[in-house]
Amino acid sequence: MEIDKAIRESDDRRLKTKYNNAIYVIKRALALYSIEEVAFSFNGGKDSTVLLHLLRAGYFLHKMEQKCSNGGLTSFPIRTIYFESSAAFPEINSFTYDTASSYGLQLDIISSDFKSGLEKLLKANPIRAIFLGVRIGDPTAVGQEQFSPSSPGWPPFMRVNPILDWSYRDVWAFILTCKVQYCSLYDQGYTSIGSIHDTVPNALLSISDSCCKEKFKPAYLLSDGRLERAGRAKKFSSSINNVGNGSGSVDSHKSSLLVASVIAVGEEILFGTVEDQLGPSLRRKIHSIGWSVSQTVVVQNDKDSVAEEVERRKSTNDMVFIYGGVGPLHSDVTLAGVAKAFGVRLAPDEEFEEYLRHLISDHCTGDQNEMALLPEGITELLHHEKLAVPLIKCQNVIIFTATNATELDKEWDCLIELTRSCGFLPTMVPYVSKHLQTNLSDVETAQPLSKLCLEFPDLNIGKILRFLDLFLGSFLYIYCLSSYCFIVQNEGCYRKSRKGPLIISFEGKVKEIFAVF
Ligand SMILES: Cc1cc2nc3c(=O)[nH]c(=O)nc-3n(C[C@H](O)[C@H](O)[C@H](O)COP(=O)(O)O)c2cc1C
Ligand SMILES: Nc1ncnc2c1ncn2[C@@H]1O[C@H](COP(=O)(O)OP(=O)(O)OP(=O)(O)O)[C@@H](O)[C@H]1O
Ligand SMILES: [Mg+2]
Repeated sequence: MEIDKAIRESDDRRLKTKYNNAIYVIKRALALYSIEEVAFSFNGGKDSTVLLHLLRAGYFLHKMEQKCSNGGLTSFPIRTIYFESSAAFPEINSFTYDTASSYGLQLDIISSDFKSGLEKLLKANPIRAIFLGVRIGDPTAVGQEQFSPSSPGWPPFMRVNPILDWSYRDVWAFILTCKVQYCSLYDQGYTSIGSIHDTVPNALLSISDSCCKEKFKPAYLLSDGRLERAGRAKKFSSSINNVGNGSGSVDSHKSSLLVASVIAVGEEILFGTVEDQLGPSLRRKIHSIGWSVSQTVVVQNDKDSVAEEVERRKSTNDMVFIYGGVGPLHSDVTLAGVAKAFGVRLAPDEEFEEYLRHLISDHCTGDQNEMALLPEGITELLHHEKLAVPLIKCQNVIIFTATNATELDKEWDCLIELTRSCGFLPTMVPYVSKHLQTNLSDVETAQPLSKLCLEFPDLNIGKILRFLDLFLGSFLYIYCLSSYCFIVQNEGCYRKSRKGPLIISFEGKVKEIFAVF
């Protein structure tokens, strides 16, 4: 069979591994289900085109193993279903029909939506498993395995995803190595194809030519496969601009307050055996861009502890910053904890692996593959030329890989620079502070301070957040709620010693309040 031969003759070891794994899944599925019980969901897209050829090869190899093949593949008896839509590109339709006739596919054309179409199909046929060209990174792949039962509310069948772990690059390596036909749209800059209403060529493949019509390079030249959906209109607002807890995006907060919390992972910090250099510096940095830090916690190197803390913080904060516990050691559980907090699994990220390969180079032991596992479907890599490894952002959680203050400075500066172009960490109105020094006692100070709050009728004392005995003395934060917008006033009083003067510091964002001092 020509596909099998092309792969065996290729010297692309990665492609061989991917191919062998996919063929293994197909053969197991064909051993589990009879040929009448399986179907192939084909739509002319690149992923389902790859799957078509894998299925033909897998079916042939399965037959060979059963010793009932005459040595060639004359027919392909797997029922093929195509959900046709009036919004499909004509090129997709014609490629689907032409391919079906070239390979003798029994094409069932379904005109209703996926769910009711499948309900009807399954009522009329004994289908128990459907092959799909879903890949990790597709929005619909989240939570799926190579064998995944259909979701609740859908008719019961097994979704079989033989190319789930294939990357964009793997798909094109297969198509080009095996020299199989693909839909012509992929030569016109389309990299992932939905409907005519939501798909345009990928701007990253644009060849600027001021005088003529815009031209595009072919899809296989897209260097960063993670951007394959850049030509697809987003159904949800971009996660890049969406920090926070679902209660609102940065935009809705812009005029008000953004709150972050900091999580440090590491027993050495928790037990005080190592001084935490990063925490105080990070909190100062967050504060310096006008954000408020609501909480800072230290957790042990334990996946569940990290997950619990991240889960709690991500829903009550606009952004969560986490550091420590990132690397190849058994105690490096931060990414696993973040994945668990979001209810997703860790999946290999080819691009991150590439960075690690450059970084580790000769010292490669295979561990870099473990390190390249990132939370599936929610991870964005934030690249900056000054960083050897990109920053990792999982929705509103940013993971720093820094191990000391200098590295953190660098990562932070890059993050702020990137923010200017992407806006995911907006710089807020900075805090303004005033300090008063008094020799009055605590008791004498308490009353005028309370009066001061009363004198501003539009301010309510929300809650006293913290009353801590720090090394400097007592520190009091008061959150005030204005009737117009939510502002923060940090009113701190501290002593350098029990005997010395009391320093009262007022901090906030509304300048008028400071006019009284
Ligand atoms: C054969 C087949 C089976 C599907 N099974 C499920 C399913 O079990 N659960 C589900 O939520 N969606 C299922 N879907 C829908 C897909 O997850 C997804 O919504 C669909 O491919 C549309 O993708 P798009 O929005 O990118 O066009 C299925 C689709 C097809 C074609
Ligand atoms: N209209 C459809 N009819 C039949 N199967 C479909 C349809 N839409 C999606 N599928 C199934 O879902 C899989 C994933 O769809 P997806 O759009 O991600 O991939 P693709 O269309 O093969 O490639 P591309 O990402 O380039 O569009 C397809 O490979 C196919 O198995
Ligand atoms: Mg598609």
